[in-house]
Amino acid sequence: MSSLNLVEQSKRSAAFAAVDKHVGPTVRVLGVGSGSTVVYAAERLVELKRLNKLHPELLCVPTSFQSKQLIIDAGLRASDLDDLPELDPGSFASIDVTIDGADEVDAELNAIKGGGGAHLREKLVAAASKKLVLIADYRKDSEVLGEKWDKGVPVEVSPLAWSTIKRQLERFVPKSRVQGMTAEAVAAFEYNHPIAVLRQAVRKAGPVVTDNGNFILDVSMGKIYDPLAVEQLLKMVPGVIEVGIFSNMATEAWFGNEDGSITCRFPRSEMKKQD
Ligand SMILES: O=C[C@H](O)[C@H](O)[C@H](O)COP(=O)(O)O
Repeated sequence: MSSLNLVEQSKRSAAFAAVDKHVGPTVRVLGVGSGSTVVYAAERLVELKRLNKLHPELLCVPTSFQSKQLIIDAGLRASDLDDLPELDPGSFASIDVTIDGADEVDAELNAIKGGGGAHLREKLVAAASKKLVLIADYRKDSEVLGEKWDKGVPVEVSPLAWSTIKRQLERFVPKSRVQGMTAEAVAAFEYNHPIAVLRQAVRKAGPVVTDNGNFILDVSMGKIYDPLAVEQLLKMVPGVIEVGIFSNMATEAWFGNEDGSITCRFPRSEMKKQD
């Protein structure tokens, strides 16, 4: 019997299934996400490499310091986002597929990411990928963002003015105070008064400093009914570098379930189109 607990086992099953489906000998460039679930994806890549089932010149694009170490420890080749050519002429994409974790995933596969502070590079890599495949355990499978993840939306901000940005995020966003806010945006999230908390480091006094030298504000706003509107709203605040809402980016999500089974989900609207 496995020594892993249920949650870890479900992360591992989801990661293995997603890697097996998406990373074969024809995949030349792979985006490697960050976090504890991606560790299992790296474990599977090591196994596939041993079995000669990977492209002989596979390039892996890291999304954080941690992710780069995973790639190196797996004996794979790390590459920079800027070193990659376009995959197909005229296409924006330079990465075949990216496999990444998530803090919460809704019915449309919009996601909250950045629980580990890596969302800036993760979003850059996701935006350069043909496919973004999310892997997660059952605790992160939601109908609406904010239903299960209660630590707020991670927002990477410039340390130059973090407290001003914090006040703006708390005051700018409140529905009643935003002039010209559309009815759709007013209905985009639950709380009237979001709260932004500067993320503190553990075993070091002071704030978390990201791989990019910035701070993180975790912005709690309850349930997020319109992720795209909220993402855009937060991003408008000067000094906000990246928002941990990934709207309309993921193409597929794999969840390990409590009973040991695995669920693969696609955006609900895509499923309806195929009906
Ligand atoms: O910043 C961290 C990343 O967005 C992670 O992918 C996300 O927090 C999920 O991490 P974990 O797999 O550890 O739950």
